[in-house]
Amino acid sequence: MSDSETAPQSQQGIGILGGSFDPVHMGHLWMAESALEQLPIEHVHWIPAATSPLKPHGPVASNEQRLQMLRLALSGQEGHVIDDWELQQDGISFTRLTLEHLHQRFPERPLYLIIGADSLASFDRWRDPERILELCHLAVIARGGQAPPDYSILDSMAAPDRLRTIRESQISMPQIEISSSDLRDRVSSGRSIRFQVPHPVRTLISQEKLYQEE
Ligand SMILES: Nc1ncnc2c1ncn2[C@@H]1O[C@H](COP(=O)(O)OP(=O)(O)OP(=O)(O)O)[C@@H](O)[C@H]1O
Ligand SMILES: O=C(O)c1ccc[n+]([C@@H]2O[C@H](COP(=O)([O-])O)[C@@H](O)[C@H]2O)c1
Repeated sequence: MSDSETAPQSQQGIGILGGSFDPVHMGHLWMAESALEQLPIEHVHWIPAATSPLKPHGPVASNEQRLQMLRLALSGQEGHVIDDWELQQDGISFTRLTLEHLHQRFPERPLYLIIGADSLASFDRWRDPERILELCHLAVIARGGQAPPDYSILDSMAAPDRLRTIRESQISMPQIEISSSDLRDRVSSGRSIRFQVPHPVRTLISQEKLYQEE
């Protein structure tokens, strides 16, 4: 059973934070908490991808290790739910399929897809972006070290009123320049990742000797 099956039911919105989480870091945690605070949602569903479509080489850590890091980061934190649906499907994780699944499961509840500015910048390369915009509200977060969100990429994909709502749904948060790829580099070159990931996640990375090879 996925952790999300224990989530209470209501008509409130559901936030969706998909990612490789290889590893989960403080940037992810701040974005999910900011979304919970600013969007009309009851939970954030954290959905680790089996293989993200634009990262076909796949994650470095195993599915079980990435799930375990999420559990260590989120254990006991109200409002944050881990949903392993994409891991159970395996293969390439297309967000449209995940949203169709959540829409079937929670037909009355608005879905809010939470993404960073770098994900918005690649949105025209996602599969079925127009359908994604029909299935959910998009909520974008600026990202440290990246250009500010450029919504013009969506111009041909949805009606102007829909695009206006997406711009207005931008989540504000102090920009955090942490990325999983930089953390993997840091581990492989013996530098510190302290305070950039939750302490138990850092312990697991060290115990399992994760990310030590380039
Ligand atoms: N520091 C951050 N600030 C804002 N958004 C972020 C941040 N880190 C990740 N995100 C967003 O979280 C989502 C999942 O990110 P992902 O798990 O791929 O982590 P990542 O740090 O981008 O990984 P990598 O460096 O390996 O590409 C994406 O939409 C990404 O834009
Ligand atoms: O559906 C797509 O085509 C698609 C393309 C790129 C990324 N995504 C999703 O966006 C989330 C973040 O992806 P990434 O590559 O930054 O780890 C993750 O849930 C991916 O499955 C989805």
